[in-house]
Amino acid sequence: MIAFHVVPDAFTPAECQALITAADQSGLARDAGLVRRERDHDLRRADLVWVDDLPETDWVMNRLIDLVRVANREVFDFALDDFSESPQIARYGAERQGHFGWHSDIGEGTLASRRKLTLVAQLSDPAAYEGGALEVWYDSNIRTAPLPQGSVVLFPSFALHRVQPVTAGERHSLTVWAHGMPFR
Ligand SMILES: O=C(O)CCC(=O)C(=O)O
Ligand SMILES: [Fe+2]
Repeated sequence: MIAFHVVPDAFTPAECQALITAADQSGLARDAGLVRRERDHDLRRADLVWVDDLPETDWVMNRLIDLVRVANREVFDFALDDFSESPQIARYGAERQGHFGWHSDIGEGTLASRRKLTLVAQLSDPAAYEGGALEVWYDSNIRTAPLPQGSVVLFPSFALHRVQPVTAGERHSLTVWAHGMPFR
């Protein structure tokens, strides 16, 4: 089924904090605004770290696989094959109004065309930032992801979604995609 599915408390606050610290201290963050060799900052302003580049994060992928497996069995029933891309940790900072405009996660590339299910975890305590709401629009309603630290939302990767500008503090999120044969 096509849905916007919430899993509260998918990660503990301590796990979220550990991931934020690991990403921030890795020195690996790069600017996410890269679109067609230009940095399209109107679409996205965020810093990105690939979880696969961080040490000792096997537990993260195992947790994400479990979350996707259960949600897909109970809700979506999509034909999923694998996780072809590393999960990513994004940081949206108020210093440049970090945001991500309306977009679908399905694109033309060999990986992006196989994205079917998107999972986003709220890594930050909502007290750490203002703005930064994740909104998902796949039918006539726009739904907002719950804010609690460690909560997770899953939605079809074709659904339009955006992250509102962060106006104070910083918001971290963890995103992973499950892949399969392109929709047909
Ligand atoms: O950070 C978020 O809440 C959403 C991230 C996202 O949409 C993406 O990476 O494609
Ligand atoms: Fe997205």
